[in-house]
Amino acid sequence: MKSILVLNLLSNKRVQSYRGVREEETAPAMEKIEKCSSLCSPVNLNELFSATTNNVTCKIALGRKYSTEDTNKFRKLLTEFTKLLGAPDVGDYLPWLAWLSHVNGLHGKAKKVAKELDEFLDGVITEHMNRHEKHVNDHAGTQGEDQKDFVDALLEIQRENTVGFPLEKISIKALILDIFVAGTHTTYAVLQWAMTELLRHPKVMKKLKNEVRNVSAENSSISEDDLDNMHYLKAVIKETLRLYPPIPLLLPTISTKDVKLKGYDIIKGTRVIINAWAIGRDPASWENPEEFLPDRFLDNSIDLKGQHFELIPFGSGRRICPEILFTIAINELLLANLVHKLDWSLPGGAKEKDLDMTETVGLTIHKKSPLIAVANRCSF
Ligand code: HEM
Repeated sequence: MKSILVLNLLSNKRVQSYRGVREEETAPAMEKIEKCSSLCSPVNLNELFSATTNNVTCKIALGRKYSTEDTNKFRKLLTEFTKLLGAPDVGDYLPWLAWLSHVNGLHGKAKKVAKELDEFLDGVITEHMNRHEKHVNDHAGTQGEDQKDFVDALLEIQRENTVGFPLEKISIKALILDIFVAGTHTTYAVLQWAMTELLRHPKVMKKLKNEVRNVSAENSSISEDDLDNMHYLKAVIKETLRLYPPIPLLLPTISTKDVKLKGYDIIKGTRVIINAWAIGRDPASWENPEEFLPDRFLDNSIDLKGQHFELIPFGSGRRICPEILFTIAINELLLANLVHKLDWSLPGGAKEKDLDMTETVGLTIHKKSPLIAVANRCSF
């Protein structure tokens, strides 16, 4: 299944080809902010980040954006779904207490969300099948690679049985959902925490603004070409991922054989949970681990590719996230554009220390209260 995803949606070539989508979707986000700024009204950055990352994923996976009403409904369902994925089901640990999830409402909620997501995904698949049929009936030949989105690619695999096993409709739905759950909430969590920490640390914000403005002083917006030279921006994103790995407990794995690890015996079949959050804050690896200090990444070679075990927000080894480049590109592009021509402050004269840092619970961790900030066009 992972190889289907990687080959059809997430290959390096494909990720490059999504550059246009990333830049296209950054523009309306910036227009929205400019509008709020001209009306002197604060911006709900949660809403903006969530909508933008969702729109990018919709375009690359489903081929188009949906109406605001449909998108909002889908985003709400995804939020519920990720909350449920991270909710502890006591029966997983104490099987004799599994009945508890029937009475505490967990199963009922899961069933309702699953049904609604299923209906939405059914609609998406039917729409793609109808479009393909029309294409064939119009004798327009096969769709070009660049016209195909992820769902088209999956339906083609299903029709032509190119993976050596039948790809059932239910698997196609699971793969589409996988992309949204894996990609949207994680990506927007990084943006949300990065902006929160920048607002709490004016000196870091200033240093980042100086870098972005120096690299691209002449242009009206930042393009992906500009990002290569923004080393401090990359450090800000790494530091955000160190303190706030969007999936703090990574994904559970099960050992396939008996292993001895640092003196511990892990027997075959043990469910292993890796706490990337605690690893990122371990005083044995990090100086002042609780502090937001992007400069720590300026002269070291620690990267995010799973080779440095003190920083593994994307996991490591065979199961590492296949989409590091894609997600970093969206994060860098949006963050750089946010500080390129705009100065940010908290509404109503609130101070940095007033920011509520409470976290949500769930598979991905977000800031519980929305991040609201005021943007002012800078005067240079
Ligand atoms: C900041 C953003 C992201 C973070 C922190 C993140 C993190 C992770 C982690 C921790 C895993 C599991 C690794 C393991 O088991 O050790 C994972 C897997 C995965 N991620 Fe990401 N991810 C992000 C963005 C994305 C995006 C944007 C996509 C796709 C559009 C994506 C697609 C996937 C997929 C398909 C897998 C499953 C791989 C498998 O089946 O083994 N991720 N990700």
